[in-house]
Amino acid sequence: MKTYEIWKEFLTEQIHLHNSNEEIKNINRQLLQDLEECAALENAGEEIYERFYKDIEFGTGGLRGILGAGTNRLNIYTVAKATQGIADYIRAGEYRMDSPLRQKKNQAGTSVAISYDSRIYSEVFAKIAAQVLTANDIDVYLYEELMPTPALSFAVRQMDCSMGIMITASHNPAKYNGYKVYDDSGCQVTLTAAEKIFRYIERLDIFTDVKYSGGDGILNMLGDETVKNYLDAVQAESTLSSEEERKALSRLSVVYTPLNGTGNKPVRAILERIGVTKIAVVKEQELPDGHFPTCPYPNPEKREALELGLELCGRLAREAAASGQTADIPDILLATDPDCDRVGLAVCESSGRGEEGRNGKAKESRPVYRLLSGNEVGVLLFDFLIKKKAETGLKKNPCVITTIVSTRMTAAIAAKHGVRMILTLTGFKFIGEQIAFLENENREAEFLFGFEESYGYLSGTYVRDKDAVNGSMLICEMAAYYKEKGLTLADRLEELYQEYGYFKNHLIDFTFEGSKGMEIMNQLMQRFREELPSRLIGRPILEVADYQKQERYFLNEDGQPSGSVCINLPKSDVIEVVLEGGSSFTVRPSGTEPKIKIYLSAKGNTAQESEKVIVDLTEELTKIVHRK
Ligand SMILES: O=P(O)(O)OC[C@H]1O[C@H](O)[C@H](O)[C@@H](O)[C@@H]1O
Repeated sequence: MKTYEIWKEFLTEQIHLHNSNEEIKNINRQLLQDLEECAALENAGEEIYERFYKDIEFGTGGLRGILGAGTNRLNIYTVAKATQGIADYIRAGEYRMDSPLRQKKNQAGTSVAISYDSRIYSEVFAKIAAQVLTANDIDVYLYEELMPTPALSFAVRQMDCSMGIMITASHNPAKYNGYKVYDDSGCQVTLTAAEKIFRYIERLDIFTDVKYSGGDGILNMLGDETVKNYLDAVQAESTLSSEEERKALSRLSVVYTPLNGTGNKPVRAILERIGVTKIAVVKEQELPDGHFPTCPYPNPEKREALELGLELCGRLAREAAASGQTADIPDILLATDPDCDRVGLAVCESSGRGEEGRNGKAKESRPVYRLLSGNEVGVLLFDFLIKKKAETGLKKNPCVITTIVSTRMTAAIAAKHGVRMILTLTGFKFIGEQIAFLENENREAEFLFGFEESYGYLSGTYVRDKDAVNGSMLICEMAAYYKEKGLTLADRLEELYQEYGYFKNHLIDFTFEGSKGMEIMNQLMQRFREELPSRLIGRPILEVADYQKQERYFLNEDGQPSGSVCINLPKSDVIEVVLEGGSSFTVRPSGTEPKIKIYLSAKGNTAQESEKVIVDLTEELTKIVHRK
């Protein structure tokens, strides 16, 4: 309650300051109003507690929180305080010690690149961050307009910056915003750096310890040239090797939605560059809008996010069929999230063009679009890149990097083609970090592909975070390549399943908001650690990996321990359970949303067999979660 009063007093003072600008005054008015409204609520005590019981924390993707007044909320003050912490961390030279790069950059001074997405207050937060940094004698490179997360990673590398900041809450709902922090390799800071930065931030007083003016830092704007360089770097990863392949792209029909985020310009630009000419954009979701009016949860993992895109596909397909222009029926739908690091995909399974399907039967006449999961797109792209880059000799000693919660099918494909596989904890930052380790050994050219199940893909080392501009380009090239062979991406996926087995994955998640939610999630993790039955879906549990203890335990069929091995990854609150037959599930609290996530994985000889395991596991695990 005390902190609440201090905030109210401070905000009131700020509103009456003579020299502050109108925009900031207005923001202060809104924050004050927010606090007053909160005090008028029936559950005021609880609301106020939620806002002030802790400082907003660093999770999987930096700071992420609900917009509003309070220390546990995202607002100009929590952003400024975080930035002051980062400035102190930089000025103490810590960023050099924590850099994953062995060959330290020889920078003349210190500098930070900043970008922001279309979210509410993103631009304001970016400017505040720039102001605090320059006040602390740190130069800033700020994009002139909103730009995707991968473009920020690119700017850090291109401008030789000490660090980077991206203002975004990625795919979270509109009420959220966030703050991703990058190291000098262009990768999101990993555990040690994140912890240290948090300590630098924690010791500051939010109102008295932040510098807003008086420093020598220079504010530089990043414009067309940097954007062009970024797009050149993306395009350098194109798989096109002949004029025919380029022509094939002009025959591909694409529907695209940037979901009111940052993707609109760069994704369209890259598709145009590689030769995609038939591209229809979902009008309602074309322009940046942080309220996401047609899509409250702009996450391409969710079907609702693709709904308008699917509607447009259906409409264009019907119009094309009716006018006899069946070549214009959309082949694929792409959807990028607000900061354009994730891309979702739906493919036309049966186009209504009246052609025969692969099995010789005539395809349905109504166009049907199928949503592919992040794992499915990941294995398709991995297989495609092997074909285009590894098998052609363009990539020597290739390596793929993926995470412990992503599909096990990657291992099967990698083994068959002699591709080295590196497994990391959840989060693309760990994939980016591995690329830096390759770079330290002058082996970054070996990096073929990195992906995670949460719709993140990257080929190329020009950035160190997932890149939906790169992903969109590769998906189009792959779709056009198979289209010329008479296959849809769904057909190609089926071929892969037939070759490697039906690996099916499914994610179930359970939301628990606020401080109480945190407690429940801790209890649930405890339950999965200590109270699992010896059998699930009628199969004995044969392995339990506790990543917090960095140990994998083996059990015999009677549930008795039969040995263990160490897990060679940093500690993490993750439990993985493997059943007889190889099906498994992994439980962890999300680091970006108030959720427990359970990743299910099954491998069967037929799609039905795997799907049954997924359905049965979903049912049993849901019961365990809901058990009182
Ligand atoms: O499961 P979470 O901790 O919420 O993280 C899910 C994903 O969130 C963001 O998109 C990160 O950039 C990813 O690297 C991460 O995998």
